[in-house]
Amino acid sequence: MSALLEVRHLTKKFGGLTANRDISFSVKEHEILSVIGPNGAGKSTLFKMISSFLPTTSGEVLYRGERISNLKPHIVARKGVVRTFQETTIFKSMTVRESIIVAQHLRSRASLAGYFWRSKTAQEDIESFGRYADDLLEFLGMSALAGELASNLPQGSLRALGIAIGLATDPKVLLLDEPFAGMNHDETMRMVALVRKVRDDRGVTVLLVEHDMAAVMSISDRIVVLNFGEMIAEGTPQEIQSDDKVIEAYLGSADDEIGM
Ligand SMILES: Nc1ncnc2c1ncn2[C@@H]1O[C@H](COP(=O)(O)OP(=O)(O)OP(=O)(O)O)[C@@H](O)[C@H]1O
Repeated sequence: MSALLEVRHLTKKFGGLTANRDISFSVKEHEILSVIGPNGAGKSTLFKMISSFLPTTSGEVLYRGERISNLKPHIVARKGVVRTFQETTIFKSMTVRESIIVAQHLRSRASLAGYFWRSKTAQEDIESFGRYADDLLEFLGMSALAGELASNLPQGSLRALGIAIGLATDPKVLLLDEPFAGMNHDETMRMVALVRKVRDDRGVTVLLVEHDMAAVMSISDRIVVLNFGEMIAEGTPQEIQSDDKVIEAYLGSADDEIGM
């Protein structure tokens, strides 16, 4: 597997605070890589820099060898690197199907005026967006929810809709920010299976930030560990679970194991 995404010497400073210091790692195509670390370790900041929602202080992110850091987020998304939406940003007054159609505007070929005057290109776009939404819902096992208002969805389905919206633009890399947060065991296991399916069947490379250690250990090919803004370890779940520096970062002592 070749490197699809490369994080090179990324540093982010907020005034006097260094949220990320000299972080470097690469993500291989079709890999599921998790970024973990205690609260405030710098995980979200790193994700925001990778998806270009935050400018870097120094360092760079390469996607297929091309620099994507400090571009506009929608340009990065168009290239294929997409961060999923949090539930709070989903339009609750839309149905599940409508939400996925609207999210596809990034792929639109028609101008706004074209939509207004219902140009041929706009009409073709609208039809193909509908077909794509239906295919995606079937793939995710959510067809029965297509006409449901997002506001009526239970937590697990709402989270799945967030992933569907992320997939609406057919990304090559999906960044998931705490996909299992607030879920019970069964919901987490369903979401783990869904994320695996997205990787296995659609070939999407997945990066995720997560606190749920059991889920992280079961889903990840590799794990990157941050602590106080620095990268302290990188390896397979087995390697990370027995890494003294990681155990110490989580528990303040190398005598215990990561809570699982
Ligand atoms: N916009 C900002 N301005 C100033 N400081 C910030 C900003 N965003 C994050 N920080 C600080 O940077 C550090 C890293 O924060 P970040 O949210 O990246 O950590 P995290 O590992 O994602 O934490 P958590 O697991 O609690 O979500 C924290 O000290 C945080 O207070």
